[in-house]
Amino acid sequence: MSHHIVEVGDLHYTYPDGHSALSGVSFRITHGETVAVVGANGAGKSTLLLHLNGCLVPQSGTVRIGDFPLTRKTLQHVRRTVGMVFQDADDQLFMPHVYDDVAFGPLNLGLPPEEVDRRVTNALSTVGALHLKDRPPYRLSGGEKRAVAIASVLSMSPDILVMDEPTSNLDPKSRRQLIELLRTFHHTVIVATHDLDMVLDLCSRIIVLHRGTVAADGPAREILQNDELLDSARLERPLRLQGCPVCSPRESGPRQGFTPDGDESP
Ligand SMILES: Nc1ncnc2c1ncn2[C@@H]1O[C@H](COP(=O)(O)OP(=O)(O)OP(=O)(O)O)[C@@H](O)[C@H]1O
Repeated sequence: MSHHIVEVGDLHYTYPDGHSALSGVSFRITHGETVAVVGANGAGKSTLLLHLNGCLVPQSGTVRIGDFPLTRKTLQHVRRTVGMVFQDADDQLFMPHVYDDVAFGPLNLGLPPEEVDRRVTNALSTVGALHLKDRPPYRLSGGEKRAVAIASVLSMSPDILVMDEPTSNLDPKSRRQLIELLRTFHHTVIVATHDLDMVLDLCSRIIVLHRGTVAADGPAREILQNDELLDSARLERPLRLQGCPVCSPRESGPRQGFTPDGDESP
């Protein structure tokens, strides 16, 4: 499944005002991995994620999505492969009604109306937001907007799901539902987050960004117990690894999904 590989090589990015946000980031994510990108505020997580679906194009270095290097020419293909949930749901929702926002992508793919309707209904049901379908997105609460933004990506059936702070603004039940949903997604998932308890639940691997560089890249459990590393990246152990007597017994562990090929994911 090389077409689901995400490969970033020596990626640099400097914003137009001269601020350097990424200074030589490299990693390779294979099909079916669930990877967290963590780091302090301003570490470069969003800037990195914006490169993964071509919202930003490399100034220096490479981004490869499956068989294609990301260039202006391959943008359309990359955006069809990578579904991106933005940090701010308002960046994603622009239609007069929720239904139209979730239908927008499938309609653009040229799918027949019945298939579009099926996808919209499925995606909204999956995030528990079907009851919002006739509401204007700008009148929704922050959590409702986020659920709809996620549905608008799921309706495209992406092979690679990239999410920037997916649990922010979600109430505990919606957060739990999202984690359960992501555990059943059998392709590649990349999440940038400060929610390290979610990481512990969901991700087998963590990439730690620090001031635009990769400070660590390895198994989630190892990284989440490395206090020195966490401290240097301004992070803290998730509550469940702090010896919390209330939450420790509920510990479950990262997603153990199966790829469509039947291989167990790492
Ligand atoms: N449009 C911009 N113009 C100039 N600098 C920017 C811009 N967007 C981000 N930056 C800077 O780039 C750096 C990386 O920002 P980025 O948003 O990628 O960090 P982050 O890790 O996602 O942070 P957070 O956890 O706060 O969301 C920061 O120092 C930020 O100030």
